[in-house]
Amino acid sequence: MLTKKESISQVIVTAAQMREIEGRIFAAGMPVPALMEKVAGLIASRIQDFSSNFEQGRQREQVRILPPFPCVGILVGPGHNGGDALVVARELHFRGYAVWVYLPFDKLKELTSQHLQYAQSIGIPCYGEIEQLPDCDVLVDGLFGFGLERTITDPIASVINQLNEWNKPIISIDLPSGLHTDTGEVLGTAIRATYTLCLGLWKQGLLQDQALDYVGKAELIDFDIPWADVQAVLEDVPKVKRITPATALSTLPLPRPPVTHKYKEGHLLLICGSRRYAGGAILTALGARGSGVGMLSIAVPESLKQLLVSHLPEALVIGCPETESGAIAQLQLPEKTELSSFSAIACGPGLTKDATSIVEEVLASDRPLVLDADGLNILAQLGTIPTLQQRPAVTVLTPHTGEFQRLFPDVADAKHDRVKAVQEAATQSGAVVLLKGARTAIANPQGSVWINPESTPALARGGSGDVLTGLLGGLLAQVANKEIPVEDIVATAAWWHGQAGILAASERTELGVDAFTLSQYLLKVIVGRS
Ligand SMILES: NC(=O)C1=CN([C@@H]2O[C@H](COP(=O)(O)OP(=O)(O)OC[C@H]3O[C@@H](n4cnc5c(N)ncnc54)[C@H](O)[C@@H]3O)[C@@H](O)[C@H]2O)[C@@H](O)CC1
Ligand SMILES: Nc1ncnc2c1ncn2[C@@H]1O[C@H](COP(=O)(O)OP(=O)(O)O)[C@@H](O)[C@H]1O
Ligand SMILES: [K+]
Repeated sequence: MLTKKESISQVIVTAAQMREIEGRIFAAGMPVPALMEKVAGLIASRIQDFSSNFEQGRQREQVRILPPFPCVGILVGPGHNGGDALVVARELHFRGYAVWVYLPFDKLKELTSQHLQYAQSIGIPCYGEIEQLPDCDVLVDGLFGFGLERTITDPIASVINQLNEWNKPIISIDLPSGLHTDTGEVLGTAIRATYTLCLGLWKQGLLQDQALDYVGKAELIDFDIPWADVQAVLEDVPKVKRITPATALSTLPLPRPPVTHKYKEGHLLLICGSRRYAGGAILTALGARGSGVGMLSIAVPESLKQLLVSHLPEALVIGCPETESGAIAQLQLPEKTELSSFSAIACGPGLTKDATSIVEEVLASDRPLVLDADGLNILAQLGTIPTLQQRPAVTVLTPHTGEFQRLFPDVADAKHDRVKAVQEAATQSGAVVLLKGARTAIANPQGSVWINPESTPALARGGSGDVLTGLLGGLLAQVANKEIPVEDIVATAAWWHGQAGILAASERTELGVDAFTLSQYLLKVIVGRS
């Protein structure tokens, strides 16, 4: 059972949904100015944290990015994002900070206008020209929040570009001004934030790959939105959720029942590798090993058998007849073994496109199936995506953006709105689709989406994806008979993989996370946490 705080931290909303949720709070009697005071007070305190020394006993992570009592430049827009910024200016002023306001708009929303008037009355200097702003230690960006509705043009666009060039730390309120709240697209230009303090609920745009260069480090400022209002607004729409440690850890097949045996803990069949791509098979198998799966069988071309045995002595390695090019020509399973004897199948890494008949065979099986890499390329060539709907078991497709575009050429650009793209692909194919990227997104055919909110560019390295395929296959095999939604298992695999990358990078730098090393860090992620 998740706490309310954990539930809130999972929710991802669009601008329209956020507006509706806020609307309910105001309709219930919460005065708009009171909420602005509350929210901006929390932001001011957080900014104070950034410039104060570590205080013992504080629960929150302390991030010292500023000198004590820095000079703060506050960028104020015409709407309530600007209103928040003015309240922050006032609070920091009273707490002893030197504060300057830059406000390049004549027409302001009423509440914002009132806060401006008061800020001026207490002696906070307010300027309309960026050149008038003195040299500040930090900028607070309250130009636009989720109310930005059109492309930013000059003169504001030039000002934003200029501010970015100053290379000062920038703390954005709600989201970096200029980003589309839902897609994360840059609308003309955008503030490059060092830190984004997202208000109330996570905005979808902050979790889209194209926004990441602008978002910096992001955190949620929880201002006690009633859970009933969130539920009321999101009730009938497919949910878009952030994967959190609590949800990921809760789907792990732990603890094991005391009385069990290896086949009860899942039997995964991996089908991978070719003479040309031998390493991919090893990495996939190491990912599967990391999942803790009870029994691992690996079908590879005959010429790779010894290699695999030497790396994974615990696995049952099946050497298969091979084509002239060194791909698997035919699945030659041991006697009395059929595809239906396995709990799950993962197929694809390193196969080459010559293994077409193998992919056809696994697609015709009745087992949960993960297709990756060449498995996906062959599926795209076969043109049989529509038949996935008829498979008696779940199919999981794990494309990167290039494979995604080959598989789903008619789905709108996967670079533009990855959430929408992965939703459409899953609905169209009837498969669970995992779209790889900096913020991997997973959708089920009903349109529900999980986004992995943390990862590391250390994973942008050949072979990382193979480790994920093995890990995912192994997890699927272990929970095949349990009533856990498949997309939840897929999300757990993505989270686990990303966390292993983060942990490895923290100990070895972003250059030290080769795929083999990554596989060795899987276990460290869960030790002591589950
Ligand atoms: N009610 C409150 O006090 C609360 C305020 N919040 C803050 O309010 C923000 C949303 O406020 P608003 O709805 O007022 O929206 P914004 O402050 O994000 O911006 C809307 C204003 O910008 C103008 N605008 C939009 N696009 C423009 C463009 N391209 N060029 C020039 N002007 C443009 C609009 O005409 C409008 O005046 C949130 O992001 C958050 O910061 C909430 O987070 C918390 C509750
Ligand atoms: N910039 C990044 N930030 C976080 N994760 C990334 C980044 N780039 C790639 N990854 C992750 O690394 C993995 C790469 O997989 P893939 O593209 O299939 O590579 P390969 O086929 O070489 O194994 C995916 O899980 C992806 O999400
Ligand atoms: K902002």
